Amino acid sequence: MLPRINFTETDAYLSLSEHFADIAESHIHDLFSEDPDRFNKFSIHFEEILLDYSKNRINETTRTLLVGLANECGLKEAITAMFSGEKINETEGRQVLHTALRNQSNTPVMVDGQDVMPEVNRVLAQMEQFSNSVISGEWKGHTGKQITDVVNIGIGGSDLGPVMVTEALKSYGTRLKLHFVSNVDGSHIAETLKKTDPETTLFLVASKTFTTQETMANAHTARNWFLGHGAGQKDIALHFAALSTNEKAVTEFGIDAANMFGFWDWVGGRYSLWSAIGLSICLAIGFDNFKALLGGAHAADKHFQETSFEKNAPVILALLGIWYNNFFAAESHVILPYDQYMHRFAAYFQQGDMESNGKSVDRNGDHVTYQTGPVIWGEPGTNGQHAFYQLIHQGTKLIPADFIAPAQSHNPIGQHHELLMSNFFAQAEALMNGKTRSEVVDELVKAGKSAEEIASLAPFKVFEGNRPTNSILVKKITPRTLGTLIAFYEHKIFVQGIIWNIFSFDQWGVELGKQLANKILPELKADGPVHSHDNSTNALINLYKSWKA
Ligand SMILES: O=P(O)(O)OC[C@H]1O[C@H](O)[C@H](O)[C@@H](O)[C@@H]1O
Repeated sequence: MLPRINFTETDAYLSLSEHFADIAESHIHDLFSEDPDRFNKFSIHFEEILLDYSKNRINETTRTLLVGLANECGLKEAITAMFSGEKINETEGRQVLHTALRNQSNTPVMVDGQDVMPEVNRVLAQMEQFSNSVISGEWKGHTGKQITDVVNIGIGGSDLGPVMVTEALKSYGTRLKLHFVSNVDGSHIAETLKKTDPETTLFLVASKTFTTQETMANAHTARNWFLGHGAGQKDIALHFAALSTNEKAVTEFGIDAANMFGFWDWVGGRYSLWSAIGLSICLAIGFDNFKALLGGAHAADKHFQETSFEKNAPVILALLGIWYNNFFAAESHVILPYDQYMHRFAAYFQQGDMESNGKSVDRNGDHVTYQTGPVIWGEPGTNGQHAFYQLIHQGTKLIPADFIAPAQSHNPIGQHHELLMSNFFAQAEALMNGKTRSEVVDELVKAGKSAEEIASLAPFKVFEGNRPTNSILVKKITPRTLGTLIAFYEHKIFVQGIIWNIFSFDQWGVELGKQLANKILPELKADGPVHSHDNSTNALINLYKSWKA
């Protein structure tokens, strides 16, 4: 059982509250002037990844106190509990073992007295064999042609991870063209089917439960489309595979159990890209690259388990997040990859982080008296710069930011990468230093402005700075470095959940909307107006009914 500690009642929290008053007054650029060794003290090198967290509103005391907080909240024990297969997802009575899926050391991982590694390895071998045969063209469609297109049908954790990874690693692509259909909006599948040929398309129905409304609707539409284009029932076996924990529902749908890639209820949906849900990744980049992705994540797991908290990248990322969320009252956290291929990275962690830590009841079942998970958002640089950076630089909200960039581009064309990287370095520097009034005045004088113009313009051109950032510099985005990065962020979420005393691995909050949608669906189909809801909902439904085609 995980500890039940209200972190706001710990000694460390009290000390941090006192310490906060000092730090709140200091400016990051002064902290640099005071300490020439600041970068070394506040950065972590891990393989080909550097986490520079020196541009934060912290000093050594802050870090010591934050680490003390983690210790008082039982983080060490909680990490052991997760990796050793305790049922830390208590509200669902499940273990949390996505780390076993990438456990390349192959040490036994016990679930209810049984080592799960042989099963994990069996499914991996099945994925390897299948993806190799589809990629090589040995696997043929029902008319004897090679598969050219793969459509992954899934949503949430059965979509976001595969989309993010296949995009991030596009330059490792095999000959197969990947498509992802998630939205129940018929436009999503309709537009995808327009681009594919039923003779050469493979559908992966990706759903842990195999009951998710959106996925089942899209899977049925795909099957009808396939059968409606000259294929017979028996051909389904060559064009449909299922990635799921629910064998019964898979076979009822008509997919042969031989084409089912299984996983287990100790894999949370938003942590499932490492499981059979990653089959689309294997097809997109080849099994060896998928394995390298797992290897990178496994290396991060070992780092997380074995490194002291001061030097532990995910722990530090988590503690900084707590510092801003619970002391500086920051409401959001922005993730800014300076890598076009990583354009879905922030979207992926919107689910990863917000579905995990968007909770307001603690592990005792009591309402929390403090803030939990922040709003996660972000877009790739430099696009974000021309959209929302204004608010980060000069708005009233404190928005801690993670800047992520590769030193080597997969497309070293002209000076593009240097242009990109100059922005990456400049933004974090500008957010920290800002621009003082006297610097602004100097600039305006040089530009030949009159004293009057200077007085009226200067206030708008001042940047307070002191905006905290982490810079994550990666040598190159490879399957291994990406695997490590993802696992770092996963463990960050875990650490924060432990300190906030919440359950990070359930998601009851997504249920209510689903329940109500199921109640409303028959009302939309029935004749006549509805009266069963509030005024607003009745009026909306009735107008919809009068307008619908
Ligand atoms: O994989 P599935 O069972 O279809 O679930 C897909 C998604 O469904 C819900 O939205 C859950 O909140 C998500 O965590 C999950 O990833």
